[in-house]
Amino acid sequence: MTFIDMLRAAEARNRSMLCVGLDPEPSRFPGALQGDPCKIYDFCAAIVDATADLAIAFKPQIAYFAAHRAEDQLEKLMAHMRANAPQVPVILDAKRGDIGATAEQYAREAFERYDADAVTLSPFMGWDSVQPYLKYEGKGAFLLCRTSNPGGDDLQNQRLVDLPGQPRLYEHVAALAQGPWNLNGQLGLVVGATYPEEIARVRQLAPSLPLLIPGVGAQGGDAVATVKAGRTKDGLIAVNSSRAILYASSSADYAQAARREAMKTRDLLQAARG
Ligand SMILES: O=C(O)c1cc(=O)[nH]c(=O)n1[C@@H]1O[C@H](COP(=O)(O)O)[C@@H](O)[C@H]1O
Repeated sequence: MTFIDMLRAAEARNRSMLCVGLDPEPSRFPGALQGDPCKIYDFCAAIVDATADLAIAFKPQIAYFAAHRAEDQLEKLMAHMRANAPQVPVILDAKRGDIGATAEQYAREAFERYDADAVTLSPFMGWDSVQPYLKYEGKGAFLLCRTSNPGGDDLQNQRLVDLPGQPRLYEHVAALAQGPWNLNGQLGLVVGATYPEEIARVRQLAPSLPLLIPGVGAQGGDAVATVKAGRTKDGLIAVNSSRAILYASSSADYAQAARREAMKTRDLLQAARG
């Protein structure tokens, strides 16, 4: 089963377009876990168990593990997700981007060490920096396109005056990913929920690519506008929320509170489909 098949199956099974983001920050952990980086696995595994029937995908952010020397806990968490939520694909959020030889090592890290189903990539270094990931049959790769942060404007919104029609940089990335770069049919794009108009534009340029859409919840993105702009008959979306779910409660009931928040967001997204 390819990554995109897995996404489609998880969307149908869990009736969900919600991607649960796993960005564990020990200082925000509840009760007895508070401040303890050794509890990253325990915290995340409880969130996974509480939301596995509500999610189209999980998205662990690698920096939150690496910063605490907790890569071993990320490996354990990946194995936990495989064993306990095999129906939910895992997107490793690593935002890698480097020359081909180094990208081969990053691809190996994502797909062999961590056994992720997909990875996030920066396309800034061009085609040869993306290609090594495509050699892994069936694995997905989401290219940053129009990111959720205000500074995304600085480069992504600039026009490329040497190209016909003078597209903006993010439009060019979308066209490349839909067309010549998509050799294995497993590319997707990252577009922020904070910019629904740009989601609609990306959809025009990339009608069939899956979109990873972070920015609802803590960043205040518009969930309803996101679905209306991004979900089409052929185009899947995975709308990510991390902090709003993970830290819905700072007490011992955090996993139940995360479940309630995930269900609320899942239902809001589903209702917007009409
Ligand atoms: O690639 C990403 O996941 C990403 C792209 C983007 O444009 N904006 C963005 O916030 N993200 C990630 O999505 C998550 C958002 O977290 P919350 O704002 O807590 O929901 C973080 O892990 C970010 O690193």
